[in-house]
Amino acid sequence: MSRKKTSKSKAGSAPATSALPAANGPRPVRPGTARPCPEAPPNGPPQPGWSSIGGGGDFYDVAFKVMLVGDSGVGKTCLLVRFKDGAFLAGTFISTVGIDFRNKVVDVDGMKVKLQIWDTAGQERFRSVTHAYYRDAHALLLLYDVTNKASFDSIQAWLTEIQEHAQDDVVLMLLGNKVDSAQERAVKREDAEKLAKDYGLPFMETSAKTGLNVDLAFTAIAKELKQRSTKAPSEPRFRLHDYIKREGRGSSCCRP
Ligand SMILES: Nc1nc2c(ncn2[C@@H]2O[C@H](COP(=O)(O)OP(=O)(O)OP(=O)(O)O)[C@@H](O)[C@H]2O)c(=O)[nH]1
Ligand SMILES: [Mg+2]
Repeated sequence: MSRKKTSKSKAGSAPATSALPAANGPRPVRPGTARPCPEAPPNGPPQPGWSSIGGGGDFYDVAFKVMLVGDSGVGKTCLLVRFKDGAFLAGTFISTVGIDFRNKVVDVDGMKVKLQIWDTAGQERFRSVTHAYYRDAHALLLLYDVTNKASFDSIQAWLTEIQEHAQDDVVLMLLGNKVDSAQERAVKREDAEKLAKDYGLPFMETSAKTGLNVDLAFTAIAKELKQRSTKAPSEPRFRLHDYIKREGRGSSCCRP
């Protein structure tokens, strides 16, 4: 397989032809046919003025687009910074404006998988901007904040939005972030497990502050996408739910 070099340019999204089923009921994560990103993702119109912090010069075999979504303040940017740089952005909360991305290449069973991770703004006023970016996403990490009940209550609305705007074979994972703040917990893990089970979503609790399950979430996504794209018959089928259940710390996942 040829090796490609990561692009430093910022990209937008291309319209896709399919969307998730319109049904509002439980939606299983379907085994599908994820398509790797082309060398230069065919993203839509560039957004002048928005900072791009993507980049990296690592070689890769296959690339995928991953999006972080969820209410403002749940920790999407912090989760990405934790995964990319191993650091935590403590202190003043600076809400993301528009959309931005970072690249990270992870090794999955000897294959270099580039994740182009798009960090969306959770604020309602940017929703129309971020909608367009769903369409060529291969995976979505849907976050809520375990210390903020409202952010959990929004999950149903986010799922509806995903059904409307994302591809029907998108890989979806539910993450309850800020699990380090045990004293302030407002969402029981069991409630999130039930929601995840109802929708057939893999689920974990994470902490961008401590790093709990952060690498695991992205690695699991990379493994799932790589498996879908290569479909090597000799390889045992990768099972996302089983993987995070086995590897997760203080976490669980749910099957329908
Ligand atoms: N205790 C704790 N605080 C966190 C964690 N993740 C994020 N935070 C804090 O939560 C606040 C919001 O984090 P962001 O990552 O900026 O939130 P966001 O989801 O990107 O918000 P928008 O950009 O507005 O959509 C910041 O003050 C972070 O320091 C975590 O895992 N634990
Ligand atoms: Mg942000």
